[in-house]
Amino acid sequence: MSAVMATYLLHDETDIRKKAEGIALGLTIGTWTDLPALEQEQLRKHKGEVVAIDELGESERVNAYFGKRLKRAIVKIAYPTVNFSADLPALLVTTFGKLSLDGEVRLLDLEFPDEWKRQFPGPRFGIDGIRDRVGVHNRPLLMSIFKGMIGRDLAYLTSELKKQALGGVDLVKDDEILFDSELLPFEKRITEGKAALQEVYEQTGKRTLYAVNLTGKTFALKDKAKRAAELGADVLLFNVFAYGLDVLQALREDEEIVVPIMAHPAFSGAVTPSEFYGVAPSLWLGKLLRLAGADFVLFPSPYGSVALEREQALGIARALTDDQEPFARAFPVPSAGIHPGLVPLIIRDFGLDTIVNAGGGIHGHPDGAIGGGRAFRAAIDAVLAGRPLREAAAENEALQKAIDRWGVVEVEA
Ligand SMILES: CSCCC(=O)C(=O)COP(=O)(O)O
Ligand SMILES: [Mg+2]
Repeated sequence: MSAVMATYLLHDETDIRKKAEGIALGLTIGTWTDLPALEQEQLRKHKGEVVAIDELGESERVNAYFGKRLKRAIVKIAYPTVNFSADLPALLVTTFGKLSLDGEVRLLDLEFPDEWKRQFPGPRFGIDGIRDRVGVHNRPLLMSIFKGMIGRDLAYLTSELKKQALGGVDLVKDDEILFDSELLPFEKRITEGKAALQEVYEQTGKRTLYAVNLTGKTFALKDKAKRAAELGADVLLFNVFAYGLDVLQALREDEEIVVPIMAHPAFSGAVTPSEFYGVAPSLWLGKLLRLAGADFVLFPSPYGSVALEREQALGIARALTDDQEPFARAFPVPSAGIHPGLVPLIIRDFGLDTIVNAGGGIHGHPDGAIGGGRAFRAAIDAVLAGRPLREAAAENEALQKAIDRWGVVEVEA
């Protein structure tokens, strides 16, 4: 029988097996033991099954009403795929719809049968396709985030874009809080942004891509994205969790929108952080975003201002790049609070197939965005050459200034 396997962490004061059986039946056929044998036979292939229960003992957590310590367990339940259509809303409602409201239960993972998974697109470009587009194959990519654009005009945007590109970054992305305005209309950001980047290319020979924020009402997104594709947009930034995973998938699957999609984690903090509730980051920001078709995924790094635990951040990156999956690999982009002194840690933890991404760490450089980009590129080169950043900084003024400003975290070779 083809089934999706869901893994949950349960905290409950009652019998965990009883609770698990209640979930498996409640989210599939409702009742079982009371059914006549004939009906049991007819419904057997639809019945959810508790496949494993791993009791973890009592938690520190106490029931709010009765003051009793809660039991903890990891529970695996198999849901027959015959019960739901092959789309993400149906998957989520089956495995964690009403259940997400039913006490202290956290969805840790979903495992899919191969033939079911193959009904999803995965990234159109993935790491290899993006590397081809930027023409960089031998190092982590460097991305800069536009900061301070609200209230500015196109002349300011293009001049800031050029500075970031002159610093040597591979990509520049809109900040996720930049929406269309009279001063900065979507289409003009694409066309004038492209022209500015073309000028830098002619001057330096370095290509930089621009990820424009695709925003607006859900049902207008596809037309807007098609227009972006016609205008030659390099990348679409997308606040996927404000819209829904299925909207991302719809954009990915449209053959008139052949543009890489960069998923931003805005709003995912409403779902992932609790130890007791919500969805594990490796599933929410990793496996499901890749399944739905994101080419890049931003997520909080373990080091910065809005940090995720290291193991959780690594779990997201593994889910995006695991080569056992039948999908292209998506680029992990650990973000927030990144500065050049963290590059050794980023490369140690995430390897070469990652994107070093910074806003304040680029624009806050004493020499501005040009200095910021140069400092990051020098830091990446130093790590790849096996050199400590402090040593490389002695020959690179931009890196030295960055280290003086933010410090450095060297790691063992
Ligand atoms: C929490 S991951 C997204 C990071 C982000 O959107 C951002 O603007 C980071 O900016 P920073 O100045 O911290 O590099
Ligand atoms: Mg941002």
